[in-house]
Amino acid sequence: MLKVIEAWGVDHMYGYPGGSFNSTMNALDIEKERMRYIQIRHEQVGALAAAADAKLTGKIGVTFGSAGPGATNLLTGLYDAREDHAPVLALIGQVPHTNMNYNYFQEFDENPMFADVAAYARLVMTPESLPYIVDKAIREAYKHRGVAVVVIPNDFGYVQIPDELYSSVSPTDQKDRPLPQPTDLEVDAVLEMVKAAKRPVFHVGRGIRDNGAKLVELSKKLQIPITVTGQAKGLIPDDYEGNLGMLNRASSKAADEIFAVSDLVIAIGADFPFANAIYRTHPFKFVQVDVDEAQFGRHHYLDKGVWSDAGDFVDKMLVRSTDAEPSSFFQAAVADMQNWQAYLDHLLDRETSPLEFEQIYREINKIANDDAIYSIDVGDNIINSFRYLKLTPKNKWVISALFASMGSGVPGALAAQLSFPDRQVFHIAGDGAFSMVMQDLITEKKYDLPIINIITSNASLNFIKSEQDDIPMNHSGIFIEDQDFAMIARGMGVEAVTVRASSDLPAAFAKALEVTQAGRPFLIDAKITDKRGIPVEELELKQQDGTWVETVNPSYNANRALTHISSVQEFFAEYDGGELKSLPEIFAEHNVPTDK
Ligand SMILES: CC(=O)OP(=O)(O)O
Repeated sequence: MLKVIEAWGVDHMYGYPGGSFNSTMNALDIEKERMRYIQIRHEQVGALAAAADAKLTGKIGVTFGSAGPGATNLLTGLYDAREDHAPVLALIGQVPHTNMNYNYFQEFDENPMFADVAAYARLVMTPESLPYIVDKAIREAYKHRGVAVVVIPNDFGYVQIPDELYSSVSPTDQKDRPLPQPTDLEVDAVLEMVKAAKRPVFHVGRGIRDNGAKLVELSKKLQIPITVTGQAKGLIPDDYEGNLGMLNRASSKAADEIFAVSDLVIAIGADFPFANAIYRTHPFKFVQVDVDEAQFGRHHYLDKGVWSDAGDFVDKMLVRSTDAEPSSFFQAAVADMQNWQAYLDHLLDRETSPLEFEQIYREINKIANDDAIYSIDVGDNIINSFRYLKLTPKNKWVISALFASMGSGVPGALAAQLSFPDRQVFHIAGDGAFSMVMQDLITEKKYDLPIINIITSNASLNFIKSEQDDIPMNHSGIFIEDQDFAMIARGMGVEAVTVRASSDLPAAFAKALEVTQAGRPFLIDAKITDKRGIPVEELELKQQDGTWVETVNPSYNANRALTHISSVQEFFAEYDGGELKSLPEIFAEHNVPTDK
């Protein structure tokens, strides 16, 4: 079985031993020169790390757990893999087959539990079939870009079977999966819709893969601004003027505003989890380009569906289109983004004591190598990283995007550093998320993984606090005890500092560089305030008497006893955004026609 897994190019797997997995532990010891066993301290971390391996490399990640709790602990990570379409193989221990179905210690019928999360889940019935079943499981995980589970009765791992390498080579292994192609007719129809539109916008997902440069060319050629889903962050260079960034809560002001006034949205390879809330409330025409024919119509009713690979669609659009006239709408979108970027830069440039979160990003951007990898845990750090991390297609980053599992940051960083040992790895997590997996800081130490861990610690589940503010309701259950994470790290043998003011950051990051360049992990416990970043999703744009009017969502005021916000200018000022301009102002400056 291990030789089959090795033949698929896997060189490490994550897990924690248990009695029912000892035969495979024995095999791992025999194979230790070729297969590195990474001893994590909780199976959830192993499963999340395997998922992160797959997200970062495109290759299958492998994890294991023993029978009973070892198996159930894997589930969160396996769901994370399924939701983010990451191929993962989970090996599950089972009691010896002679004890199965007797309610033996730690025994339970494991397959039903995995039936939902796994595209393929099998109990091995004979020792001889084990290599084949594992090979088949890997094929199924790749085919479905999901989870495959193989349950192995412990005694089978001690049986001698013929010592012949199970052949993993098949005609499909070296080929890319054929992808659906757009037709000339489909592309011409989309180009007609673009011509008829006044305010077209691209919404692009990770389906664009490495075709970001081509999309930039198309955006310039057709004068269409680009908005992206979270997972496409970095695939289009952040410094392209027409890249407005993300929609919704994690968004830039420009992306939310421009999307809100669009009359044609062309979604390309975009699996947008908030579509039902965000898309459906806007009355635009909608083109969806997707490789998955089952996704059409999920986001919005379709004016045009194009079953196609994203890159091939962009290629054909480039070939069959002519240059559009310079567009005042496009220029206004660019100006809106520049105004937003200037606001972010202004916040980055301040010095703060007590520390606020922006200055941490300023320091990261300063010391990060241009091919650094980021593992970002769930919470405010996702919004802040999307807004403040400067990324290019050379960088890599990993999050628990759709399952949004708190505690994915440490496992993501382990995966990043193990899969890319020569690259700089940052791990950014809130205190709530980190404390769910912090035992595995010791795994960074055990394997000398030089990860820069940054814990943004404010004794608050701040992402949820903002949600409670917006509902509105009293704060409930969101304040957590402050902890001395630097001391905890030192207790695990990881060097660490605590930072309380922005003036402490340069020295802390210099120390982080010194320690990690010497091959050891480092932790910065950054005690930040519970300040909220500007919630631009509270802005609303409406057509009124032939012009655009921008207001703040009335429910924004509901939880405020004293400071009622009555205008967008007051709203901007509340977040130190005195220089921010409303979209109607920017439209006026660029003479954007206001008619529908
Ligand atoms: C989930 C959550 O609220 O995390 P954070 O405090 O890091 O925003």
